[in-house]
This record gives sequence, structure tokens and C-alpha cells, in this order.
Amino acid sequence: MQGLEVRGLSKRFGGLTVSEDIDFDLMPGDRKALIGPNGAGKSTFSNLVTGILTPTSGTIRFDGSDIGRLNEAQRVRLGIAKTFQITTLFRDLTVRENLRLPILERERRGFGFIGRANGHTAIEAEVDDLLGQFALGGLADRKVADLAYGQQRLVELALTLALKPRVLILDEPAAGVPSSETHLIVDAIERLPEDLAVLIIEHDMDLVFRVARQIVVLVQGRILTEGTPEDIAADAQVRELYLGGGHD
Ligand SMILES: Nc1ncnc2c1ncn2[C@@H]1O[C@H](COP(=O)(O)OP(=O)(O)OP(=O)(O)O)[C@@H](O)[C@H]1O
Repeated sequence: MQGLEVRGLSKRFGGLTVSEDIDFDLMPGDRKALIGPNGAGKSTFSNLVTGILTPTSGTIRFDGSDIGRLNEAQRVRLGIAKTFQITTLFRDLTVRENLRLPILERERRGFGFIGRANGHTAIEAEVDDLLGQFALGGLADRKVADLAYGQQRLVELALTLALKPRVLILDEPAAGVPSSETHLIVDAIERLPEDLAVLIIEHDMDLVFRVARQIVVLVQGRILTEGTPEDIAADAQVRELYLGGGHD
């Protein structure tokens, strides 16, 4: 079976159960959002999937293989990536210079084009592709520090895509982005490769309802319900618990 299969996943910190018996699938092409109130366990779940945290019990399989014992770097190598955080961008380097770094890193560990006669050209072509995909072409030679916050978040996304992930976890992609710039993030998510499996953890419900095709609602570490955006918007329990009774 292709994709991510989580079964019976639980995480306890001492006496506190933060994830409880979570079953979750993420398949190629999925656009799934994980929502829930503060402290519901969304970040913990993402950290369990990426290997930052070790589960107390349960299994995580990727393409049918148990990856529960792999560390974060090993999971990235398999193609499970979480977006870079702005703090990892080199602010004094240009967008183009930043984008070269993950490509070089990826190629160093594989049998890629470094060392080939046309290696440099191949890297620049890939950087140009990423710049085009994220509408960053006009900003290629600007320092990251000089970009608007929303644009910096696009650079993060482009950097993560340079790793050629198969599963992409977007952890609050719109956090801190002014509402006048959230369309940049929405557009970028809509332009992600169709076969990528995408999990979006986000508080901005407008963004969630625009990009997600499936929504999973987490409350106190457990999945309360899941369904299409229409199902979730109409769910009385969700409206009461999380949406404050009114998302249209
Ligand atoms: N390392 C830790 N040790 C102890 N408790 C933790 C640890 N990490 C998280 N928690 C607790 O686990 C619960 C869930 O936290 P988590 O950050 O996963 O929630 P969240 O849904 O991502 O919240 P938010 O929306 O505010 O980011 C919280 O009660 C938090 O205090």
C-alpha cells in the first residue's frame, strides 16, 4: 500500500495523554487538514509522524514498511518532509542562493548530477523551476531578509519541495502571514505537485476550507470526526467545539 498509514498511535507525557489511539491515512494526492483547538495535539501528531517524537504505542507505516523506529533524517530521506521554518532560511542570502542549498544537500546523498559536466546547469534549471512554481521569479536575486513575510514563507515551501518529498506536512503555513498575503500561500498550495500527499495543520479556517479536500478534527488527542469540508462545516459538534458555531 502506498502512502502513510497510522494505526492506534498514542503519546503520553508522564500522566498526560496527548495523542490517543489515532488512526490516520495520507495517500498520494491527498489534501488533508488537521484542525482542533489549542492543545488538541496537532503538533504532537506531526512530530510523531516526522520522527521528532517517539510514540508510546501504535504503528506508522510508509509504503507498507514500518518506519516507527526511523529518526527524522531517515524519514526525510524516504520522502516525509515538514516545511522549513523561517528561522532556517539564510536571511542574508538571496532567494536563488537559498534554493540551491537543499538541492545540493539532496544530491550529495543520492546519485544525482553533482560532479557531472552539466551539474551546475542542472541545479540552476531546477532552481528556476522552483522559482516559477512558487511565482518567486521576480524575487530571485533579492535577499530573503528584504522580502515580505508571506513571501519568506513561500521560500520555505520552495526549499522543502526541493527535497522532492512524497509526503509534505505544512505546519501552520499561514501563521504570522498578514491576511493581505494569505492568497500567496493558498496559491502555492494549489500549485503543489498533484501526486504529493499533503497534510496541512492550520488555525486559519478560511485557508483550510479553501485548500483541504478532507478535514480531520482532533480534540484532546483523539479524532473527533473527519470528512469533507462540507461535512465538517455542517457538523454540529464541530461547530460548537471549534468553529464557535459559525463557519459558512
Ligand atoms: N514535550 C512535552 N512535554 C509535556 N507536555 C507536552 C509536550 N509537548 C506538548 N505537550 C502538551 O501536549 C498537549 C498538546 O500539545 P500540542 O502542541 O501537540 O497541541 P496543538 O494542537 O499543536 O496546540 P496549538 O494549536 O496550540 O499549537 C498540550 O497540553 C501540551 O502542553
